[in-house]
Amino acid sequence: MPEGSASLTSRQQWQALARHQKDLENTQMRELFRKDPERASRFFITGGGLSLDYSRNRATDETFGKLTALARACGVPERIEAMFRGEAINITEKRPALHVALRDPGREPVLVGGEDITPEVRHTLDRMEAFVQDILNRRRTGRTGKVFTDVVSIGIGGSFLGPKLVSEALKPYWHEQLQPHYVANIDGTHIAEVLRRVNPETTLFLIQSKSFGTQETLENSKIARDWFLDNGGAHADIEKHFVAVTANTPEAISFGMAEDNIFPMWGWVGGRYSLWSAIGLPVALTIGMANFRALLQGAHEMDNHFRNTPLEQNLPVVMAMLGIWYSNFWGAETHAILPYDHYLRSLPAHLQQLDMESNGKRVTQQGEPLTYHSGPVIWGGVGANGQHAFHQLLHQGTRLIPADFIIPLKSHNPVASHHATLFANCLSQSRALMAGKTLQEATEELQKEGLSAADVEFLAPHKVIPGNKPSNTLLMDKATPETVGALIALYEHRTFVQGIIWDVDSFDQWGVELGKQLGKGILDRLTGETGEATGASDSSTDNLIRLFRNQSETGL
Ligand SMILES: O=P(O)(O)OC[C@H]1O[C@](O)(CO)[C@@H](O)[C@@H]1O
Repeated sequence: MPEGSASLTSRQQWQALARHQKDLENTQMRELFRKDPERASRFFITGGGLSLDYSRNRATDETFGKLTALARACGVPERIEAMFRGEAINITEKRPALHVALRDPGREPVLVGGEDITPEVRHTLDRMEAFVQDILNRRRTGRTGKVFTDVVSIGIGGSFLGPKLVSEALKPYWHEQLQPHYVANIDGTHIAEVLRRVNPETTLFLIQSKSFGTQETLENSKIARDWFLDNGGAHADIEKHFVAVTANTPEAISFGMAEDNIFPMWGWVGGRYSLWSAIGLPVALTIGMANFRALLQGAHEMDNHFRNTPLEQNLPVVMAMLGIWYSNFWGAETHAILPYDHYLRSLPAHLQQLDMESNGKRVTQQGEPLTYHSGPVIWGGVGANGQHAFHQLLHQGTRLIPADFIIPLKSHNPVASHHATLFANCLSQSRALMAGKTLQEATEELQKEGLSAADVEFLAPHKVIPGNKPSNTLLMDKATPETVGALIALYEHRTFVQGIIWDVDSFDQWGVELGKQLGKGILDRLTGETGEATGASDSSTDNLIRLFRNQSETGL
């Protein structure tokens, strides 16, 4: 690690945790369970309609005492308050991060630059409601008077992942009328495939971009507009079929959007936290505004839990501090998100952006290089599919990978005994990760199968599963608008708390800018007259540009 500020690692609470880790190094979780029959009920908390079993962790009461002591020393309670009060916690961009205000139905003013933002939040929700009702009640139709059947949302990153996750997660609540589609990538296949499936007379396009300057979104929006015009639409009809959500109204207007068709976004909402704003419009259109408001309410319940619950019983704080424990004291480099619910299959992708864009940072808030690791690699996939793909590495690989299992108690689709089987799979995985299989158990198992002594001796080590692998189990009654809202808010706050501990700005993302800057110059070289470099380059880039330019000759 680079040299730099050592303030976090020199804290006595940090050093106490480092010593404590040494004490626990040889402790097996299955021993902790054996010695303490109450362990599961003691390490079980609820909040915002979710329950967390965190008993399967390399942790004792002492560990949690030490982790919360570190959280207090790092000012977690004060920073939580600062966020809710609207202080400029996004220090490099000098602005607040007020996604929590978007889902607060209360009347308490929240000031940004001396102005109360809550009336505009409410007004925007009311505008969304009127718009959604006009579409769903067929008062607003396409250019030929036909009812809208499809909504195509064009956006990327936070203007894509959250809405896509939620509309998939809440499929049982879909209004029959509208089919949602999402286009994000600048890969032409993405938009071509979607346009092939929809009818220009009955398709509504939502251009979703906080900045209205994102290349992928603008280029895809132009393709959609041209397709609309090439398929019978006139310029005057654009306002019937195109709506934008942006914080950059002038750019949206110069793109050709009617001002009435622009829903606002605000600088004080980060892209990856924007699902709760009008960026959630494709969700509201798909599930109806009442369900969208229920989603906000669920998130708000989690906000209340986060703000008002002591750190020891606080779901986001407990999960965040366990993440710190494994990343910084046990050397874990990744964290797996394992939803056991087909409807939540896009959760890992959304949490990847949320967490990795927020906490993938290398300097403290004051710009000092970190002397410890910040955000881990977030990855995952839906269970039980992952069991037949990557779980092998979780069980017997050489790396430590903490995992979150997420499962509803009830299914929307109680097909035969599928849900019990799915639940059994989920529990068997977390139990196997924790308990593992000893050499003695493996040996006895093989002996019972009647293998020769030589075969038993050879095979037994391959069948040993070390266990002691940590996991959390997050439960909800059912994936409803409320519980899905709470679940996403939980992870937002988990990310925030970890950023506080690491002393990074979790609300900026300067790292993604360099690629965008370089992309422009490279595009000019790929498509321009000569392909020659006008600025700094390297032989690999030059060579690959040459191959692209000569593609027809090389046949590549
Ligand atoms: O909504 P916009 O401004 O188009 O940005 C899309 C995404 O691009 C990013 O800025 C990263 O490039 C994300 O933070 C954001 O969610």
